[in-house]
Amino acid sequence: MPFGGAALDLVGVPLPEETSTAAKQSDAILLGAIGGYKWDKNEKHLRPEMGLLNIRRDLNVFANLRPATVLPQLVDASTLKKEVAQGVDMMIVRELTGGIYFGEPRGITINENGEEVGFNTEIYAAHEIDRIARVAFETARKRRGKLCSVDKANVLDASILWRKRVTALASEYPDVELSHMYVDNAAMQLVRDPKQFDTIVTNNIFGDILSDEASMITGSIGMLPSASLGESGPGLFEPIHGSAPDIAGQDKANPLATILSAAMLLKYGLGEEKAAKMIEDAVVDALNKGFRTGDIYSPGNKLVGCKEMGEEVLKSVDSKVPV
Ligand SMILES: NC(=O)C1=CN([C@@H]2O[C@H](COP(=O)(O)OP(=O)(O)OC[C@H]3O[C@@H](n4cnc5c(N)ncnc54)[C@H](O)[C@@H]3O)[C@@H](O)[C@H]2O)C=CC1
Ligand SMILES: CC(C)CC(=O)C(=O)O
Ligand SMILES: [Mg+2]
Repeated sequence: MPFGGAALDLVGVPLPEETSTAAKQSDAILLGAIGGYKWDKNEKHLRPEMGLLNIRRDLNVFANLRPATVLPQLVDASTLKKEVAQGVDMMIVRELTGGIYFGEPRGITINENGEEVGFNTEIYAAHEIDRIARVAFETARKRRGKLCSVDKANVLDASILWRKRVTALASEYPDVELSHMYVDNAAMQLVRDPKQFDTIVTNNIFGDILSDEASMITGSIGMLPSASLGESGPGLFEPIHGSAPDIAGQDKANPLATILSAAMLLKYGLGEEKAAKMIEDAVVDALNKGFRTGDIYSPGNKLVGCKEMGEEVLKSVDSKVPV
């Protein structure tokens, strides 16, 4: 279904009614990254990004799971030293439908001195914090039992409430070890010693930023998939990266984040764990054979474009499908 810039060009809005209806009627949604220079100067409501925020809000997919794992094949592609990067395996649980990206009031106005001022509102209701914290505790429980809540409670009121609610819920999860960290320190700790993290829970904007940072530990933003889930209804599955307009049309983009998002769709959206594993294994196969797009290339491997990488993964999936 048309969405983002493609939809703007086709019908003049980033999230057409038919796309919204089809999404709501689906079992799960695979979403291609949106955005690009062409629409950057559009009015706010006519930007591809508004379509993205609106579809997330309409589907109420408040929990965005962003796994960041350093595959052994890609240790050399990490921006960090080998000994720091290898073995990193974390899950960032980002709140996705609240906070400063959605908070009202917002806008650009003229103040009493006649000067333009831009403003946004970081706002979280207790129930929004509780529901994302529960997802994070449950996630940590299924992983290594460690949850780090990232906020800015030394400065922001919304973060003070965030920390209070997360702390209060901890008694319901005695098997999960909860810690708290300020976001500035978290940004630093991620590149100092990423293996200290198992599950991270944080708000919309901090999760957006920290997950892009974490992607470089794994080698590239072109590697990281995500799942956006609500309490009911279809989930939304998309790479964490944007539309990479700087390399558009050059057959350079790494397709693996999107392919791995399809694997997350099968696992979290449809409960098809075997099929999901098949796709994940096919990605590993392609990497084991030495295929690398430019963003994850290291000497000794075979440099391929987006198309060839996709074809290699597909070949491997085909070889695994029982006849
Ligand atoms: N979920 C979405 O659809 C998102 C959309 N955007 C939109 O995308 C557009 C571009 O935003 P940027 O800030 O440049 O972020 P971006 O994630 O598109 O690109 C950042 C950098 O990473 C590289 N990159 C991204 N994906 C890659 C891939 N698969 N393989 C290799 N390299 C890759 C790009 O070439 C660029 O140098 C904007 O319009 C932005 O609003 C940004 C983030 C998320
Ligand atoms: C429009 C933005 C909120 C998209 C983004 O950067 C993201 O979700 O990672
Ligand atoms: Mg982002």
